[in-house]
Amino acid sequence: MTRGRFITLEGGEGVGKSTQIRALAAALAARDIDVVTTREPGGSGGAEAIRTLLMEGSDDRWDARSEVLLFAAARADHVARTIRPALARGAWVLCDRFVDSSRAYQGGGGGITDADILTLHGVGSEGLLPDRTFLLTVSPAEAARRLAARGGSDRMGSKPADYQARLAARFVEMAEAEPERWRVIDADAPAEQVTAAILAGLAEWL
Ligand SMILES: Nc1ncnc2c1ncn2[C@@H]1O[C@H](COP(=O)(O)OP(=O)(O)OP(=O)(O)O)[C@@H](O)[C@H]1O
Ligand SMILES: Cc1cn([C@H]2C[C@H](O)[C@@H](COP(=O)(O)O)O2)c(=O)[nH]c1=O
Repeated sequence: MTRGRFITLEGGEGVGKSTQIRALAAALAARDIDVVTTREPGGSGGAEAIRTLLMEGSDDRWDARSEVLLFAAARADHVARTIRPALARGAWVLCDRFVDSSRAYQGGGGGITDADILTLHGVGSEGLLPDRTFLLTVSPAEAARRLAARGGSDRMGSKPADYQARLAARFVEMAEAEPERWRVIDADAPAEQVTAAILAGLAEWL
């Protein structure tokens, strides 16, 4: 069976994931590749409805256990209705965040174990993992500048500084633990350079 490629972009808030997904989609489409762009939480009807529950309200609206279940439920719908059908027809799926965000935020930040998050992912999404994951990193000063430019943080971005520090560290740990899948990209660079670095990380399939 033909199967496309499943590519995810990860990192903290405002590091440039959406900007890069748009640029990558254009670069791949120019190579006549069938591209689907999507995001989490969201990317399907049910998952977008859950996104509203997750993104609105105060930072303590949900405790870590309720939150990780909502993210897993949204992901299950997204995988079943958007991602798997696209991969099955041979499309490349570019996804802004995936299960690694749960591992970093609800795991590193919220204290849910990695084993529990991966068990939920097994039940909800049959353990689907990306073929390649790019971790976009920016310096704290540049992150603050970009967040200010776009008008501030969402509910998750309003979590305390120690939560943010733990989730950032977890992203780096995951990238180091699985170097075949992950590529770490210096996203402080101008957007065009970041796009070129990501495309270089896909060169084996282009
Ligand atoms: N390489 C770059 N250099 C300078 N500014 C950038 C760069 N990439 C993105 N930006 C700007 O930074 C801001 C955040 O970018 P973007 O929305 O792509 O980030 P994001 O990672 O998708 O954010 P979030 O996940 O929190 O929604 C935007 O104003 C965007 O124009
Ligand atoms: C998938 C996923 C996301 N989050 C958090 C990370 C961000 O703060 C928001 C999503 O906002 P974005 O602007 O669309 O990137 O949700 C999370 O905590 N856990 C997850 O699994």
